[in-house]
Amino acid sequence: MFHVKHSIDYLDFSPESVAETKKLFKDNESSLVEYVSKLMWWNKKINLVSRDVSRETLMRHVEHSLTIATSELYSKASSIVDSGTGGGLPGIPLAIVSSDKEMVLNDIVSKKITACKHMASVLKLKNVEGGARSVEEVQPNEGALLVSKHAFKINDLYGMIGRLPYSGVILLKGKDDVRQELEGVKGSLQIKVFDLYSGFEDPFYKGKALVEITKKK
Ligand SMILES: C[S@@+](CC[C@H](N)C(=O)[O-])C[C@H]1O[C@@H](n2cnc3c(N)ncnc32)[C@H](O)[C@@H]1O
Repeated sequence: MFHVKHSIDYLDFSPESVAETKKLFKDNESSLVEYVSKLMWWNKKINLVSRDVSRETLMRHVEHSLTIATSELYSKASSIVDSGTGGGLPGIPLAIVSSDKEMVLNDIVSKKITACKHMASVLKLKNVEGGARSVEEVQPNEGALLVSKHAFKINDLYGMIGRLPYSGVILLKGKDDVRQELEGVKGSLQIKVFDLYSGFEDPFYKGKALVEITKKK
């Protein structure tokens, strides 16, 4: 049963946010391309993204990751935790475009964090830390923002982080999954679901959403 105590708004991802995402991508293109090269290198050794993924598709994943940087919740936070980061998505692209923010990359699989730390060091990113543990064991700074791409269902995630002092959560996930995933979530959440396809009008974004979650005051 969906708890009526949550509020959920479905919104378009605005043309301004699309333009901002594309500008961030363009302004940082050489570092982002270098990241993708390193990710492809590591992916031959350990499974970080699907086996035969092309460079072009990975660049789309990078652009997708950067949509988070247009959010007001993101701009207000100085410390970001990317949990379930895998090969560093969205955390490494975000660290590249936001050198003023501390980025903590977290994954339960330690070899993925080893790869992420190596990529961050080759890219000379001074704002990246990595921790191999489950999301509920991460100790965030007060007011940190948790971000994640295709790693958790909302109810599973809130079961693990509900008591931790995050200012909010931004998830990249399927637009149609949100309502069902609120089942069993304790407390009252305020949720905004931004339809990325409405903004980009590109088949890559079909069904994909940026989901902003905060606790109701
Ligand atoms: C589908 S992958 C997504 C990886 C990356 N975010 C991306 O978009 O390419 C999900 C990741 O979540 C990690 N994961 C699963 N459960 C976790 C947990 N409890 N805490 C931290 N990471 C977890 C997995 O090891 C995996 O790397």
